[in-house]
Amino acid sequence: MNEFDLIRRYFTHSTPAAVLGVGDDAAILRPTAGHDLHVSADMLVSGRHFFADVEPEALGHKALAVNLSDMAAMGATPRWALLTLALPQLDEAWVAAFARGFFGLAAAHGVGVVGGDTTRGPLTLSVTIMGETPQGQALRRDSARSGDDIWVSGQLGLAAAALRSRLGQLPGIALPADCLRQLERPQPRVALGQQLLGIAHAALDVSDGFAADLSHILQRSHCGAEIWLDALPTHPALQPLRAQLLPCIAAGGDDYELCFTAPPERAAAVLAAAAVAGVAVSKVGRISTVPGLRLLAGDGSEVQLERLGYDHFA
Ligand SMILES: Nc1ncnc2c1ncn2[C@@H]1O[C@H](COP(=O)(O)OP(=O)(O)O)[C@@H](O)[C@H]1O
Ligand SMILES: Cc1ncc(C[n+]2csc(CCOP(=O)(O)OP(=O)(O)O)c2C)c(N)n1
Ligand SMILES: [Mg+2]
Repeated sequence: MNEFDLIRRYFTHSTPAAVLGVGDDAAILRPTAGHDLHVSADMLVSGRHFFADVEPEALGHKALAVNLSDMAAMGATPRWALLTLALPQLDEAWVAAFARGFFGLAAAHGVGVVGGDTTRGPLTLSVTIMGETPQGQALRRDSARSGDDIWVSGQLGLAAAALRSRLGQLPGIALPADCLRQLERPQPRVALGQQLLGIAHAALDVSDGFAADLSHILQRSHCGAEIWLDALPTHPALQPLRAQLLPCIAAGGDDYELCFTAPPERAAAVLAAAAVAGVAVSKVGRISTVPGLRLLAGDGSEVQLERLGYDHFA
């Protein structure tokens, strides 16, 4: 099998939503009239974003999931993706499983894989994703307003706990299987993002860590926030370990949940949107005019974390 057999066999699927998909020098796409086009890229590097021995099907899922999560964060409907791969060797069983995970999730979200690139090299996966929102409707990072409630979807800290456990940093702690599942197969909150259009003021997805990512909203919206640490949602089985796992919950990363702000009078609309999307949401703090992020313990005292989130170069 050569490079082109590999592409034809595993990476060429029909793409009815594209004018022209895989097989030419470029794909041809026709965005929906009256919509804005969203484009985002995220890369996964072996040893940095995943362990080299991870199940290839899970890796295929995650490579697309983290990109779908960026579309979810904008409230966009994901439509097309490009898949760029560097593979150390041609291991057909590995590629077949990877493609199953990737294209399975793509099909579930109606995303057409319209192209990419394949080369030999250190195992690296890069996805470019494109999606749409009705013109001017997108959820951005720069639109939070003083007085907004701060919400987060799902549960935080599971993936970070699974990572630390795998690294031997949580001796004597048996984690629920949901933690490893969250690390390896995150579920992007695409439906929630779409439901929040017209309700949320600002949004982003939590990839580096809740505190670090919320700080991006604060910077771009020129405001501050207080967060009630006890309100940050996590897995029931991790509740007794909350104090020990606070760095995972508040700043761990790999959550791929949505953090968003909305005016208090839209709280019922937020809960209704979450119910339609089938995702739990928790109110965890408030946007204020006082600059900076204040993390508050149950007794109202301010907590300082050693790190707010993951940083590739820190
Ligand atoms: N090498 C790059 N060249 C141009 N823009 C980049 C590059 N790396 C990141 N960006 C941009 O910087 C912003 C922040 O990136 P990042 O923190 O990776 O966002 P996210 O967490 O949503 O993936 C995004 O708008 C992204 O497109
Ligand atoms: C083997 C391994 N080491 C470390 C991590 C933790 N980790 C790596 S990158 C990252 C943050 C998210 O990655 P990034 O490239 O910053 O994604 P983006 O914010 O651009 O979406 C985390 C928490 C991991 N998942 N796997
Ligand atoms: Mg990125």
